[in-house]
Amino acid sequence: MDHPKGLAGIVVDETHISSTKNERLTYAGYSVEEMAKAHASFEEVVYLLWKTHLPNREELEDFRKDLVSKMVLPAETIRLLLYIAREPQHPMSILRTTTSLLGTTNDVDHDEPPKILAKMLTAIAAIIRIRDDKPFLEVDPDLGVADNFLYMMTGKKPDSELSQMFNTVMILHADHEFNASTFTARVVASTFSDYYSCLTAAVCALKGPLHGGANERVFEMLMDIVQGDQDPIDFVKDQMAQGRKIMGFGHRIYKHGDPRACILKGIAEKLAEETGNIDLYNIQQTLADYMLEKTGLHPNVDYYTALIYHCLGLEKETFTLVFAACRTSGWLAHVMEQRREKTLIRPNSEYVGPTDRSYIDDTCIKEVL
Ligand SMILES: CC(=O)SCCNC(=O)CCNC(=O)[C@H](O)C(C)(C)COP(=O)(O)OP(=O)(O)OC[C@H]1O[C@@H](n2cnc3c(N)ncnc32)[C@H](O)[C@@H]1OP(=O)(O)O
Ligand SMILES: O=C([O-])CC(=O)C(=O)O
Repeated sequence: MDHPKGLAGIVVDETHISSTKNERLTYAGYSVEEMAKAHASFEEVVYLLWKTHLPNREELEDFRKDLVSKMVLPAETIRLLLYIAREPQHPMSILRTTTSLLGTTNDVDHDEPPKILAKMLTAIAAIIRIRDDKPFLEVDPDLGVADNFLYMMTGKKPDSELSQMFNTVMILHADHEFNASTFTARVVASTFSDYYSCLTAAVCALKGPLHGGANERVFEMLMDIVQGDQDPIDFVKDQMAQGRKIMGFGHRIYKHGDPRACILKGIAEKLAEETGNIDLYNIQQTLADYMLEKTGLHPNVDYYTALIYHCLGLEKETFTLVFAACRTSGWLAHVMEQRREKTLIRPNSEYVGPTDRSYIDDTCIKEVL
C-alpha cells in the first residue's frame, strides 16, 4: 500500500485555531492579511488563538497588562540563564535547554499559559542579549508585549512605525495549524505531559532547516553571494545542480505562494531602505524572480524575515529564536486544545521488513544456547 510521505495531505484531526484551507491563512476564521493590514497587535492575536474569539477593549488591555507583568523572570532563572546562554552551542540548542529549565524553576502556577508565554519571550530576549555581551533589560510596563520583546532584544524602544511592523511580523508567525513543531507539541500534549515538555519538543522540531531553521540559512546564502562576489542566479543554479534545496523557498501547503511572504516582503523592503540594506533586498528579489520562473517555487515565511531580523540588528544565529518566540503562542493554543481532547496520538505504521526469521538459527551466540 502506498502511504503519502511525511503525512502530506493527511488530515489527522480537527482544530478551531487556524486554517490554511485553499492556501488562505486564517486564525479562528479571521484572515491574517486583514489583521496585518488593520495593524492587529500581537496580544490581540494571542487572545484570539487561545480563546477563538476577539477580546473587547477592556479584556485586551487586561490581557496585555497581565502578559507584560508576567514577563519578569525570577532572579534564579536569570542567574541560570547567564550561565547557560554563554555556552558555545547554537542559540536554538540553548533555547531547547532554557525551555526545559523554565519548567523546572521553583515558580508557582507554572502550568499557566500567559506566564509560560511571557517567560519564554523574556528568556529568548535574554539569551540574545547575553550572547551579545549586553546587559539584561527589564520589562517596561508601558510598552506592549511585542514592543517589550523587541526592546529587550535590541535595547531600543521602537517608534510607532517599527512597532506596527514588528507586531505584524509576530502575528504572521503566531500559528500555522498542524506544522511540524506544532504537531510535535500536540503529540507530547496528547500523553498529558506538561506544557514545558510540549514546548521543549516543539523547539527541537522548529530548529531544523526544513522548518524554522530556514531563516538563518537564507541569510547565510545572501552572505555567501555577497562575500563571494557571486552572481545570485549563478549561485542558486550551482546549488540546485548539486542537488541542494534553496532555503526560504517552497512550502508543504502553499504551492501558489505563502500569503505571509507578500506582507513580509513589504516590511523587509522598508527596513532595508532605512538601514542601508537595499542591496540585500535586491538580491532577494532577483532570486525570488528566478526561482519562480525556473522552478515555480515561491518564497515562504522564512525568506524575507531573514532580512528583517538582520535590519533589526540581530545575528543570524538568533533568527529562529525570534520565530520560536512568536510561535510559542500558537504552540500553547494547540497544547490547550489537545489537552481538552483527551485522546492519545498514536498512529500505525506498516511493517515492511523481513518476517518469520528464526533467532535461534541466526544468533551469533548460538553455541552458548
Ligand atoms: C516555517 C516553515 O517551516 S516554511 C519552510 C521552511 N523550509 C525551507 O525553506 C527549506 C526549503 N524548502 C523545502 O525543503 C521544501 O519546500 C519544504 C520541506 C518546505 C516543503 O517540502 P514538501 O512539501 O515536502 O515538498 P518537496 O520537498 O517534496 O518538494 C517538491 C519538489 O520541489 C523541490 N523543492 C522544494 N523546495 C525546494 C527548494 N527550496 N529548493 C529547491 N527545490 C525545492 C523538491 O526537491 C521536489 O522536487 P522533486 O519533485 O523533483 O523531488
Ligand atoms: O506549516 C508549515 O509546514 C511550516 C510552518 O510552520 C509555517 O509555514 O509557518
